[in-house]
Amino acid sequence: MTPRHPRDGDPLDREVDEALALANESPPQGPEPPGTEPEEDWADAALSLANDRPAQPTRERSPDDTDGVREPGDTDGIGNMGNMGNAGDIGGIGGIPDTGDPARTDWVETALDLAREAAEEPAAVLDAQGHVRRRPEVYSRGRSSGSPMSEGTGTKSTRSRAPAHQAPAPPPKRTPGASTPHAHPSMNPPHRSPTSWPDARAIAARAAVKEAAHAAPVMRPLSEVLGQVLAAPLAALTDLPPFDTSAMDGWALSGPGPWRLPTGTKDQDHPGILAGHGETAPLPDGHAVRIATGARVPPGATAVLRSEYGTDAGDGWLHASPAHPVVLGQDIRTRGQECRSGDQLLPAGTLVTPAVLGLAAAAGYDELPTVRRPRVEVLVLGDELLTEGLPHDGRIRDALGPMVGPWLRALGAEVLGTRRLADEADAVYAAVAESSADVVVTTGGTAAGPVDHVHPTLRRLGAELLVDGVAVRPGHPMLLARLARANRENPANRENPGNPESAGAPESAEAPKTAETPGRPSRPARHLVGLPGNPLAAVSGLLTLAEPLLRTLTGRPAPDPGPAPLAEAVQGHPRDTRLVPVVFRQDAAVPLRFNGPAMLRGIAVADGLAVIPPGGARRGTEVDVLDLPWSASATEQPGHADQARQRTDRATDGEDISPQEGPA
Ligand SMILES: Nc1nc2c(c(=O)[nH]1)N[C@H]1C(S)=C(S)[C@@H](COP(=O)(O)OP(=O)(O)OC[C@H]3O[C@@H](n4cnc5c(N)ncnc54)[C@H](O)[C@@H]3O)O[C@H]1N2
Ligand code: MOO
Repeated sequence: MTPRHPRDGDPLDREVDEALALANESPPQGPEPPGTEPEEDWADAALSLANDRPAQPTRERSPDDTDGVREPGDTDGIGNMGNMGNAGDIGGIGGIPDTGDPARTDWVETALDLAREAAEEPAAVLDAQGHVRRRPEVYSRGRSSGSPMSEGTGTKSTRSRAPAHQAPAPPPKRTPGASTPHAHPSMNPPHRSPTSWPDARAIAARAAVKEAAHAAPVMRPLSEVLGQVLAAPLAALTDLPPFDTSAMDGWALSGPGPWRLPTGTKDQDHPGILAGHGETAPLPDGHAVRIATGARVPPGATAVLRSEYGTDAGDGWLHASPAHPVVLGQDIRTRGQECRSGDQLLPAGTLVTPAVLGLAAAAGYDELPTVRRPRVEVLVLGDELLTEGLPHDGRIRDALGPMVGPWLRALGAEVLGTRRLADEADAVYAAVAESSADVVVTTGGTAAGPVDHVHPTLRRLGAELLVDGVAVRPGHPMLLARLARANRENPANRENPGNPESAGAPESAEAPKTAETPGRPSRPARHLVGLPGNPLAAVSGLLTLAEPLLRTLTGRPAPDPGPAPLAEAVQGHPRDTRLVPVVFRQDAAVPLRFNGPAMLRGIAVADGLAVIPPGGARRGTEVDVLDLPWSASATEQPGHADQARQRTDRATDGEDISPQEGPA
């Protein structure tokens, strides 16, 4: 559903995005298109444009290179691109050789896109530190000599390179909503000014505080509460151990030795006291009796002698080995050593791990009070999506349907289901309006394209947009909205009559409103998280908005991302935070290369997402690394990266996890 209409975003954003994508995406696989150079050159050329540094051409181009095939270096091609504003159509015009390789075409398009933007607008450049500089001169549409990606000879025909000493220009002022008007009547209004990434997370964490407070705890059997959160402190229902027990197989002793063994039976035939039996007869002073680990120690016993430290000579007497003199109380676990009945073992808010289940059982629990899991419904938007088989006819596999539900479950949600919806306004509207979920998570359709129905739906529902775009890459169109809970009985909750977009809405669709009725107790709201369609952008939305929102609703403690030094420099966005998949190696975070917005290859092997501040981060800079919900550290409290590092060292040995490439 990416718009096929003139771009309306900030040109600086577009150029920087593309440059970053190029810097980090993999070289495309597949056959070389005719007349092209090795793929590194394409990236280099495009990056040169973005960074305003000369590319390293791999072959000389003569000024009269008129082979008619537009190549990434052909500036004349740029002049022939037809509708320069129509980025969506660019791949289909201008004589790009059809290689049959979509990846390759992408690269061509992107490089040309950069060149086109440079030609059209006062573009920005990144300096070596990743800071933005306004480029004083830009590509012309005219033909240049030499490698068009390099500094050529023409005055206006080549990109001039900003001198290294040039002071960075102040970032361009952004007026909310002041971008170029949309050319297509069906397109959505532009995003308001994006929320900063830290603010977006804070807003998401606070958004459902009231709903969380309203949710009553649920008692559930131990077998059903793994991964949930304790709604109340766990107090011991018993002493632990509940009675004095033997810590070893051996003999229970009373007083100093030697000790008389039970008479009438040979000691080796005497089973002694076994675990799982009630109280036994008192042990008189100077006597010993065989005892098993975990068995209840008889009254009067003063120590336990391990079987390997004592000798039964067969004469009815037990002797301790001289090397192991008996100490009072040895190898007896006394009652209440671990806790007394009523002691608080764990606070409310503890994540129920397997170990917590074990402790709760030991402490006498059959069921636990847990925070009610928020019910989440996933709505996957996009007519282009296939649920099986290989991509064909411009359609691609739905990567988010299989991913988002399990991801949300790992964050503690109860996922009611994942529905795939057609790109139809009414279908999206009805699905959101009628959902009984506490949180609706949509994928795709967040942008301003003609079939991007999330914003219009929210307007029809009178939703309150808490976050409408975040200054983060990838994922900037993500959003968070508050919706009133669907109330079929209340006609006042019908669609907003003043909203022209409500016209034509299905009669049956209830339209909850967020406005609270005076004098009535407010009902808990629902929330909608709109994840962008690009798969890594959706992951960014999961970690930026869904995780904090669900953390509040599930009562989980805030994760402690903790810093890790970057193994390599990472290029930054000039204004926005970047989230970059990383693996831990030798305690450092190694950025992964496949981190483009449409790529999952990096995140699939990642230990976490490094938070790269605007402007980028040098090698060795300590950056926060967000845990993934299934990482070992994420299930511990407070979670942290040490385990993840160790786990990754094991898990990635021998695997091809290419570190990020490209300039930083
Ligand atoms: N004019 C502008 N266009 C776009 C902007 C912008 O700022 N101005 N931002 C771009 C960015 S960044 C993103 S991210 C996307 C977000 O768009 P949507 O949320 O509306 O997502 P779609 O257009 O539906 O899809 C985008 C992309 O992702 C693919 N996709 C969608 N769903 C899935 C899925 N379930 N599995 C796999 N792939 C999916 C879809 O085919 C598109 O390729 O908007 C940009 N446009
Ligand atoms: O840059 Mo978009 O937000 O692909 O992710």
